[in-house]
Amino acid sequence: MTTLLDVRNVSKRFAMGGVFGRRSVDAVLDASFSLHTETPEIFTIIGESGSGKTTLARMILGLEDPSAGEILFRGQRIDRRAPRAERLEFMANVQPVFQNPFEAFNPLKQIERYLESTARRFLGTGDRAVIDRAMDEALQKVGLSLKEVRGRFPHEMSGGQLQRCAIARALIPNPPLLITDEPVSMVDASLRMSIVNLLKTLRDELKVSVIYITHDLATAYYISNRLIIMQRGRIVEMGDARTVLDRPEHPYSQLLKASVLSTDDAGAGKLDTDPAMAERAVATTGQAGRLVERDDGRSVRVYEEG
Ligand SMILES: Nc1ncnc2c1ncn2[C@@H]1O[C@H](COP(=O)(O)OP(=O)(O)OP(=O)(O)O)[C@@H](O)[C@H]1O
Repeated sequence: MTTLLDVRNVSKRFAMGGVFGRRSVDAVLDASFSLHTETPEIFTIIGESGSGKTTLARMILGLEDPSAGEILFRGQRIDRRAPRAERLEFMANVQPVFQNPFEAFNPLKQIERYLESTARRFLGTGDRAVIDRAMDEALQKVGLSLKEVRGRFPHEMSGGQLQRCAIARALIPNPPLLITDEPVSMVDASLRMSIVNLLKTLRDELKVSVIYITHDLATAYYISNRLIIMQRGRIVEMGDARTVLDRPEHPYSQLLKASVLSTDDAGAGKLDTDPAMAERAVATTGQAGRLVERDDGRSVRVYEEG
């Protein structure tokens, strides 16, 4: 199998504070996983706020350098300081979709201007007809068309439609990999599933791999092939999404699953998570341990012989 993306023992430490009282934050600690070209998949990164998801994504996008380890895309090290042509080629292959489509688009600029500048940049042409065709094709892939979008400003669209436009923009260079950071959390609940289903279609029909960053276990369960669960910078559990989420093994994964509010529990007034479970999860925070592979293919971080 050919490796599309190889994250090898990657860590990121941020220095904080001034000359006095210098502190550091280990946003990501020794993360490793890989995606393969032949098996496009939705690979999910789950974790609570501050667990290091966005930092990991930013390193994969080449926006942040790892403090240790390396990330390879198609065997080439991702390098922020690579020559411009190399950077552009990488950027065409690994495209981001951010959380808030209303922030991604300037309210005073027509949406098609964004699509147009992306097309000009990555297709290397100023030919109107070619650009229009590329924009329309990308919009069709997300269930829209250039006719529907032409002349419209961001506020004239719903959050769901605008997120579709952001995804269309990302698809213009035909990337094999999309990095989507909480792509549905700012979209109205009623429109969320249509975006989630769109990611599925991109995987199944266009063979695009998607790194899906979320703290929503329900959508993760629904669309992911594999996932990693991160706790304070460390991967604590990794494997097939259903295997892990049906029976999470790490205390933090168990706590995440138990914290999902079910209507049955809410109806019965049971809104607290089991304090013993929360205590077990807290006890593992910040501990190194080691990842151990289980018979069912998942890896779990253990702290004693496991
Ligand atoms: N540029 C930075 N400088 C200093 N610390 C940072 C920086 N970026 C992230 N951090 C810290 O690294 C840790 C991980 O942050 P990160 O944003 O990656 O987490 P996250 O899981 O994506 O959280 P969220 O879901 O809230 O976006 C946090 O403690 C954060 O404060």
